[in-house]
Amino acid sequence: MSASAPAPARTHEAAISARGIVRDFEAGQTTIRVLHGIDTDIRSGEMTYVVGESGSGKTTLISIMCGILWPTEGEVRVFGTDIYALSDTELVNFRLKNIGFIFQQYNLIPSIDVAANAAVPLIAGGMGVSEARERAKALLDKLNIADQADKLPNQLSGGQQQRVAIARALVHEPRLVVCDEPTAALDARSGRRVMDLLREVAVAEDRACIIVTHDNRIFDLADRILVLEDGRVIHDGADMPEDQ
Ligand SMILES: Nc1ncnc2c1ncn2[C@@H]1O[C@H](COP(=O)(O)OP(=O)(O)OP(=O)(O)O)[C@@H](O)[C@H]1O
Repeated sequence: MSASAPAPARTHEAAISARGIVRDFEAGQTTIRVLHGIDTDIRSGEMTYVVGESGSGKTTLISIMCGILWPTEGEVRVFGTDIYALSDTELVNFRLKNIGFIFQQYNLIPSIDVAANAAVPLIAGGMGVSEARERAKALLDKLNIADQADKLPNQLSGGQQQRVAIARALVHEPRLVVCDEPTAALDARSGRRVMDLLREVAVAEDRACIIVTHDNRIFDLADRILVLEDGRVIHDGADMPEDQ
């Protein structure tokens, strides 16, 4: 490229493109519509928060966006793949390879040690146990808990267990990381540390991170905030709206 050639434009590819997302749940004889035709893109290179009052549909929306809950209507493309057009097996494999999940409950396996817990996605993807453990330990080291690698989860503090859950979500280097209330159980300092780590590992030009949160201590760390109300997006911007 010559010195005068223009630099390539920095584009934010849509990590997730959601179109016309409707979700109904059956409740006895009636049907409740929880999402009312949501159209939104989640961009690569950004940390996107989904916020809103309890019951507004946040968990339902991110579950649909990451291939664990079928929409009643609509289409979801994750890095260009129409995920609900895949077969069940293809979708499981797509999730395993491309998506890491962090939930408020750490869901660690109590009977295996920390390194094995963090290595689960690699082993599930076919990697040999010893190589998977080594890779998991490298990430545990980055998270400052390598010295806990041989312990069982219940020998760790809540914040340490959370870091193991983060290691497990990131160990296979998924392009998309989806977190539901990742800091709710943590004190302010640990919560910000978790967010720093997520940004370091999960946000890059070809990666994206979505976080559902009520935690206003971390709102300033978002690149973009979607506010849901009664199953509709009522705000989409870099900051929280003034009235929230
Ligand atoms: N499996 C289900 N069956 C019936 N109704 C459901 C089901 N899952 C969710 N809902 C309803 O859908 C609505 C949205 O729920 P959702 O969990 O997505 O909200 P949320 O914004 O994540 O809430 P919170 O902040 O309390 O976690 C709620 O009214 C909830 O009761």
